[in-house]
Amino acid sequence: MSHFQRLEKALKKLNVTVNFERGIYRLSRPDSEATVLLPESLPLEAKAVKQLLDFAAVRQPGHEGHVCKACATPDFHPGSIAPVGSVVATTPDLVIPAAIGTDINCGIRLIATGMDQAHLAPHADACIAALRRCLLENGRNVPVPSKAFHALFEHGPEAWLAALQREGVWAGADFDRLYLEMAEAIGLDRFESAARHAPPALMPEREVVRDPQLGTVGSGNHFVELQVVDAVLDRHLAYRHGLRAGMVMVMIHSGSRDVGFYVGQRWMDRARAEWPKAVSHPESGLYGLTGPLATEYLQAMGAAARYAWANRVVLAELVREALATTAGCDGGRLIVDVPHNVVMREHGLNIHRKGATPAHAGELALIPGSMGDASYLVEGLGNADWLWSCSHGAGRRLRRQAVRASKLTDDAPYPWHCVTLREERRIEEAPSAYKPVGPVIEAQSEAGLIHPVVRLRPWVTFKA
Ligand SMILES: Nc1nc2c(ncn2[C@@H]2O[C@H](COP(=O)(O)O)[C@@H](O)[C@H]2O)c(=O)[nH]1
Ligand SMILES: [Mn+2]
Ligand SMILES: [Mn+2]
Repeated sequence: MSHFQRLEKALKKLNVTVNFERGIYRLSRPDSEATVLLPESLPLEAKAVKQLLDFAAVRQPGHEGHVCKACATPDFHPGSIAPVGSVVATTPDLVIPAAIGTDINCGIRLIATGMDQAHLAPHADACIAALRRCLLENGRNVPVPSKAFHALFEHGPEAWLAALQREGVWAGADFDRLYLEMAEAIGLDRFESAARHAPPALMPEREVVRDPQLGTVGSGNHFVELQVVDAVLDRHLAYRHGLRAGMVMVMIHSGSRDVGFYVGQRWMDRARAEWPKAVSHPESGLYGLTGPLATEYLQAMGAAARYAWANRVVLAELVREALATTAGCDGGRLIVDVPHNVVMREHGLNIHRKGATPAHAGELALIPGSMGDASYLVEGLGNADWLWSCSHGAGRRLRRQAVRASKLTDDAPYPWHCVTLREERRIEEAPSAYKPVGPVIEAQSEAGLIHPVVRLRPWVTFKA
């Protein structure tokens, strides 16, 4: 039996009909429909299909808000509640907290060091030791005065940076650059206008933030990676962004840590609690929010998202400091910082992305592969059929449990190298646990979602 026949059989049991043509799965169930962009060579799991169709079917009793469209990019695979690689558009009066999960504004930041690998290589050992200390061994020095913390939640990133300056934190940092870079990231902030400030009551209590995880990578799939520009795929765009073959780049993948978890979990619980008593609960266990509660959720989500941006800004500062002291690298330049777990107001809709990246026309996006595969800087083409999105990575092929059982490793003498304090990470995060990124990029280029700019090869990956 072919893979497609097996899938068709599994989906039939779920009452789902499937049609596959030219890399696109069209899926329908009596209560919902969705499309998935996925090349034939990559697996499609029935569990992920069910999760996506469950989201597409969310309705709020007595309310007109509804899902307008649900689709998925080639990194599609099952997630906890929402599938990874999914994009769900709802009318502006409906939000579904579970559709983006708890790592609000998990995202990826790319920095160009300006240095070539040949120049950095003699300093590599010192550089790796310094990065290991600050990223993995808790050797970071990131004081987080609570005044700055609350300024970030209530008034936004500029107030956060101003409070840091007032409190004398990071006296040596280049604050002008930090303001600019934060503004650049927030330029992507297409939150509904009410979501720009969060009243204190919506945010975590002081005890949750007493030992803040600001400036920490997070475990598992999150990473900080030194990469090298391996191939320039669009000369003009690469030149415009100051990139050339051989240049060392820093890719940071991290999210909103304990703050996002608090906000995401609290609002998923709240959405469930608000379900009308007289109506039986949906079998999927998925709940939306409407009216003032939806606005409050968006406010809290916006503040958690700003926390994630601040987290990636702090991580980038730590890396810059390590590169400057060990290799004399001055500054480094932000190329782009893209979110992949967030609700944004775009084209008059609430676009929920879980493990998917905005890819509007002319916007840069990032598609990492794995610690042993290429990553790509791409330009979005603004494809409305795919809700102005692209994949946020290659996507997992094997779940952690399955990888542990299969004992995949990266022990061979590869040109890339993983630095971690937990040996199990090498197995769980082995490149073969992920889909090959090549077909993921090709499928999206052919379908008109993205245009690749440069290909990056991994050099040293730090995983907590
Ligand atoms: N370049 C690297 N890419 C990696 C690594 N580990 C995972 N990945 C890719 O990133 C996305 C992130 O997925 P998320 O669902 O955890 O947000 C994943 O799909 C992989 O393709 C790595 O160490 N280096
Ligand atoms: Mn994350
Ligand atoms: Mn992520």
